[in-house]
Amino acid sequence: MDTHLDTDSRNNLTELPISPSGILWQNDFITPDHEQRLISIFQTELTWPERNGRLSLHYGYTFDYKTFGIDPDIPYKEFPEWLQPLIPTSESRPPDQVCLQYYPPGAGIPPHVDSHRAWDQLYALSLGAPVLMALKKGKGKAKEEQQRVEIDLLPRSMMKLGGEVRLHWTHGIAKRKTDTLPDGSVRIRKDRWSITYRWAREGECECGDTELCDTAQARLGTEKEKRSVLAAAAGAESDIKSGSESPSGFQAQEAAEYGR
Ligand SMILES: O=C(O)CCC(=O)C(=O)O
Ligand SMILES: [Fe+2]
Repeated sequence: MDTHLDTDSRNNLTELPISPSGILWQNDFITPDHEQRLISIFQTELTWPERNGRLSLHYGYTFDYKTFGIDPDIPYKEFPEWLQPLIPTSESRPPDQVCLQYYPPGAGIPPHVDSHRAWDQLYALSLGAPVLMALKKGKGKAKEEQQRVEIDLLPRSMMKLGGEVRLHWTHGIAKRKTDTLPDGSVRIRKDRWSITYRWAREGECECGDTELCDTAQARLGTEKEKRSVLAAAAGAESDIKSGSESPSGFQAQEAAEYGR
């Protein structure tokens, strides 16, 4: 495969001039040709889980959907050849965990904040069809205090979620077949892939956000031991119905869907 990307072309993020702050963005992280070659690898060379909805494959350390951190039982997997030229070079080291996800039309990912305890920096590369991502703040608050911003995840764009948006806003993709754009036009969802890169946190998160930070919740003693996720995994209807919140601030049903 032609992988002639120089280091600079992988380190060209600039902050979007919008609120929330902390969204760093790079259009055309790769060329359309390169994107097509990747999609063909995804479609013909990789073995995906056999089920409907969003599908995930992991490289480096494996993401543990019970703890939302690194799965200690699964050995490190080297990054495959196709992935190597897609690794951002803007951090001081390569990511510890990389997740390739396939979203068939209609699939989404529930609003969530990636675990503060486990992870520091987060990046996502979008491939295939565009999709709207919803950023939200203040879920537990009165309607007028809730904030919601949509960003269009364009194919071949690299996004870093840092600072305010990474720590204090959730991100998610609604499960639906179309997206309505700001100009009112309706865009039909098509196949999308994303590559999420996560850097393990060194030291503890000090953000203190007791609504979204699992470290802040643990210090307060309010962390509910990922109860909703465990309950959902065990199929415990009553716990699911009670809607107990997971530490990352989303509910049992959503947690079960995130953990796929
Ligand atoms: O698909 C994306 O762009 C984002 C995925 C995501 O938020 C995650 O895997 O935690
Ligand atoms: Fe995420």
